[in-house]
Amino acid sequence: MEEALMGMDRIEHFYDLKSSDMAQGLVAGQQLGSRMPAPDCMALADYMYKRSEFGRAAEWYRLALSVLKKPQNRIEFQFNAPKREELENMFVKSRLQEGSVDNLSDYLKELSEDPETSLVPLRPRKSSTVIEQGCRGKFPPGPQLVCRYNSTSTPFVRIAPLKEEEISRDPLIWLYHDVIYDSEIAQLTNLTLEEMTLGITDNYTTPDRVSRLFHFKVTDDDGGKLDKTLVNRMADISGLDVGNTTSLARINYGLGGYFQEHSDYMDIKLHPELIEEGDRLMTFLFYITDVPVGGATVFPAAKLSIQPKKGSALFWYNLHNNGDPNPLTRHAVCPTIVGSRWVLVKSMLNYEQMFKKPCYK
Ligand SMILES: O=C(O)CCC(=O)C(=O)O
Ligand SMILES: [Fe+2]
Repeated sequence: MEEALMGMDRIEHFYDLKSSDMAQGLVAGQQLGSRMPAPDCMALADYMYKRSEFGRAAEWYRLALSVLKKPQNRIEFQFNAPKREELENMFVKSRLQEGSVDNLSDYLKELSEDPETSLVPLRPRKSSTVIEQGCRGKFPPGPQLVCRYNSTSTPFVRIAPLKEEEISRDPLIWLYHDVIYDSEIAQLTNLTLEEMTLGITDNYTTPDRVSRLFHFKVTDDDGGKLDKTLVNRMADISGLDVGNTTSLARINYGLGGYFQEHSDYMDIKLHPELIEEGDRLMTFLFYITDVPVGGATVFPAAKLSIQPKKGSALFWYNLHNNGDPNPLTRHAVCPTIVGSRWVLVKSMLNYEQMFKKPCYK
């Protein structure tokens, strides 16, 4: 429950959704089939109140009230229904936490106003981050690069040309379409939660509490036969030595699951232990599910946003030709709104490529 609330909270905040739209199932321009009943609105309001997000909590208490006034058609919601007075109290308490007792009558008036009209913020709102803008589809259109059939980069693509889409030239990023079969994907997604580990990367909620975002499983290349096939495919597509030093990760993002901004390189200057194998030169990311709403991979500094498409793969260079990290490759994953987002990720190390990509060409 806590995780679901965290996900919903993150979705509202990240995509700057109007709470009344969200309660009615209107998210990021798409009308979903479900609406939030009063107990869910209240649970979200309580969650926000506990996190001292009083303005947003007040919106949700008022929404819970308005939903409560509508005829309830599901019997369990009638039993679970929050008390009207409790919601009114919590609304006023939330407003008072940010406002002043002198304005109490105004807050009481707000209580009976239409919840579609947003409340007047009593504290200045934080401006949005570049990642949030990217997730909201606000990046300007990218450069007009080329799409082509690549039949020259490796012997493999001579018989199976790649549908290659150039995404960016700095950093170097390509998107390959239809490079993993549905039959392979069907075998891959059958992992259970018990087999996976919780991804812990984020301290978005409170500085001292680390929140959970996604589940992942890491396999060595000698893992499943299929894993090996896919790793070989990465080699065939990239022409590089995919090697077996780095692992292949399968990652699942559920409701609101996201990955904060990070780089895949570690920076050899800060990690001298990388001196033998080198830093992570490239990253290969297979999208193995469609994500109907949300879940883009964004590169905030390069102002790029890529929507997952089942069967496609994103491939980029994390390092410059001289081996220095390219900070433009820092990236993040937007919260998933609808669907279960699955990807396969593997990085390749720099010095493993010495015969494939000599002299940093
Ligand atoms: O899921 C994605 O789009 C990217 C995952 C990622 O950045 C990583 O695993 O390092
Ligand atoms: Fe990454």
